[in-house]
Amino acid sequence: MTELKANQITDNGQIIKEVRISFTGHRLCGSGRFSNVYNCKLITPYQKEVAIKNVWSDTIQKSAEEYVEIQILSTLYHPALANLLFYYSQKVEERNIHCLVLEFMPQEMSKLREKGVKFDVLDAKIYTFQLFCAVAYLDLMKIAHLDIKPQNIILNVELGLLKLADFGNARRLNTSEKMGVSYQVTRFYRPPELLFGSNQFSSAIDVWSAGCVSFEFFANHTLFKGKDTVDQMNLVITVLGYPTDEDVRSMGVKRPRVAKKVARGLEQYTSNCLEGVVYDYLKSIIIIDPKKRKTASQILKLPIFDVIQMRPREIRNSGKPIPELEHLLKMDYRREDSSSEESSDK
Ligand SMILES: Nc1ncnc2c1ncn2[C@@H]1O[C@H](COP(=O)(O)OP(=O)(O)OP(=O)(O)O)[C@@H](O)[C@H]1O
Repeated sequence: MTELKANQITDNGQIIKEVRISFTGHRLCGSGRFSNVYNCKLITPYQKEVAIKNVWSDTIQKSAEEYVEIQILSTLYHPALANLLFYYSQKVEERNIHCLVLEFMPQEMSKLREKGVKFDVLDAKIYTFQLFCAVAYLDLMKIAHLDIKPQNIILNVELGLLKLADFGNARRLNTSEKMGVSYQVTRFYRPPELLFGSNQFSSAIDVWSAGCVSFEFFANHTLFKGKDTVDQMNLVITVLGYPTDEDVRSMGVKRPRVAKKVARGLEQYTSNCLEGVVYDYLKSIIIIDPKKRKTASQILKLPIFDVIQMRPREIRNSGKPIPELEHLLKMDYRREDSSSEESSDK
């Protein structure tokens, strides 16, 4: 059992108080370029299965409080996010590391896809709904995630629940910072405005990425699998056509230097493999002009998600009804709202 002092985030980040925490287990469940993530069992101050993410990039120069991922996560709380519960810093082998105690989910979308797991349409709809609840909440909080991709989508397949993880690239939208945004967002999920060189952040970036991720839930393959940036641009143009003058102005970019093509359209490009209602949904997202893309809260009202409200609730492949998800539309969750969940975990 490990025991130490940590900072607990309460009252939606308004109050950070020092507490003693203890946990057992240390199973590596994921890793990134500058992080290892462990699955542990929190014992005190309450019992809960957690993920502890140890990060070591920038940690010498920046205290935990100056670390952007901790700063941003401290201000957020929503059931469709891997919420930050506590954080602390440690010295390990001469390295200063920051440790984020996060809500845990047992599966990761990309690993399931690698194993050949196929999602059925009902599950694709319920996971997509939760992903867009997360994006709508971030939009409201003026935060852009900027790295929505299957590696950052964690799931509890048994319960049909999804959380968005990894706020390591997230940015506040109301800052004037502009630099280096073009190479944000992993290539397959990078929207046209970034591919064509825009340096502006907007919530529409996350909407595009979440749309591409959701396509993988529905079709079980990647929508735009470009070999490099130019190939990625070409794939987008194959489907949507060469950007119009209005698109170029709206994106704030120069005319892209790629071959002009006539749009094939999403249905033809994807061999008409999806239901009409899914194409209607995708076509409100897969749009070159970021200002014409629907916002996440508009997307949540589309007919594709009628199934979430339907009673009796539809039965998933597991034989259980789909989970109660309407409460995720509530956008003013408080950390205190989770106290019943914490006690039920005991
Ligand atoms: N809360 C969590 N619950 C379960 N698994 C998690 C959780 N957070 C992260 N993971 C797992 O750990 C992996 C790495 O975590 P994360 O993406 O946050 O690290 P990172 O260093 O920011 O990664 P990258 O270098 O790819 O940006 C994830 O892909 C996921 O598999």
